[in-house]
Amino acid sequence: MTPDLMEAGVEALKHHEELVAARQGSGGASYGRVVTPGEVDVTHGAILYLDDITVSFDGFKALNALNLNISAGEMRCIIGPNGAGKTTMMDVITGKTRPDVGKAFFGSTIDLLRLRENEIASIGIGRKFQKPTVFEHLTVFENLELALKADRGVRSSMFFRLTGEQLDRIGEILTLIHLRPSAQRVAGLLSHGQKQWLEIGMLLMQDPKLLLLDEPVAGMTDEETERTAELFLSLEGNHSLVVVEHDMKFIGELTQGGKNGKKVTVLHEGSVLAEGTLADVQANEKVVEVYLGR
Ligand SMILES: Nc1ncnc2c1ncn2[C@@H]1O[C@H](COP(=O)(O)OP(=O)(O)OP(=O)(O)O)[C@@H](O)[C@H]1O
Repeated sequence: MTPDLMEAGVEALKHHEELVAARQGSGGASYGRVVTPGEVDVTHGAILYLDDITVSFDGFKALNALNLNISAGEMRCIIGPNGAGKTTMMDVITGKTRPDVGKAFFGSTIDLLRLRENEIASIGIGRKFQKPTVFEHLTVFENLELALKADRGVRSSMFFRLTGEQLDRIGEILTLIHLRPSAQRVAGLLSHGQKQWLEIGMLLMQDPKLLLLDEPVAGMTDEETERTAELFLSLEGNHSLVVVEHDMKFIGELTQGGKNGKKVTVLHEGSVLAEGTLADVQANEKVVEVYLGR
């Protein structure tokens, strides 16, 4: 989460609530029911539904009739060659880029194409960009505290009552991201991998239902990469994760070698080229030709 998104979160949420209220008041049918922050309807099993999404840049189709379904609690790895459309797909989900055509739903009721970028961040979709964006001059603890305070306006009446719980939550996140011993360290002094974990921790403070992670282990040491895999595996189930990565060893760790039925999606030229277990896609000749064999 970037600082500007965090700061704009409260304002965006207010706007979103007004939007929902206005639509209900006018009998609008855009939402099937009241959508409260952090709540997403996954009764049909899907947390994310992209249907026939096309994005063109000057006639070039960065996404070409892309379909993608992610189940609640699922960890989905997305691979594909440079220019396949992975970043553009994340941009569509987070409202940064609008598709020419297609549908994008968060759960079964929230039409992402009707929401602004800040609103999407507020309703439970967290995005981690490749480069860490932590507050370098603040301590690890203060960074997490700040991420929590982005929520303060929303629950201002509850804030002080919940301070003890919030402190516990910060403690839990510190343990989860392996930074408890570094809580009072200035973030600028952390290693690259630790900064990535801190940013993931900041996202987790907002308890997102869906986490989009763009090349999270790029530049990490082997040990940091393994610990990141452990972290993601511990989040699976409570959160849905979409992980874009080129590091096949890491994908192997996340999918436990493809032996547990977890799906990997291969994007190529803006569409899904193949989808299946890691073993399936590694054995797919088309995938080997355009990506893995290179
Ligand atoms: N704003 C833009 N204007 C024009 N073309 C763009 C724009 N954004 C992306 N593209 C093009 O769309 C295609 C898909 O780009 P995208 O960044 O989504 O791919 P990617 O799979 O994320 O690649 P990488 O693995 O290199 O990050 C590329 O050919 C890229 O040059």
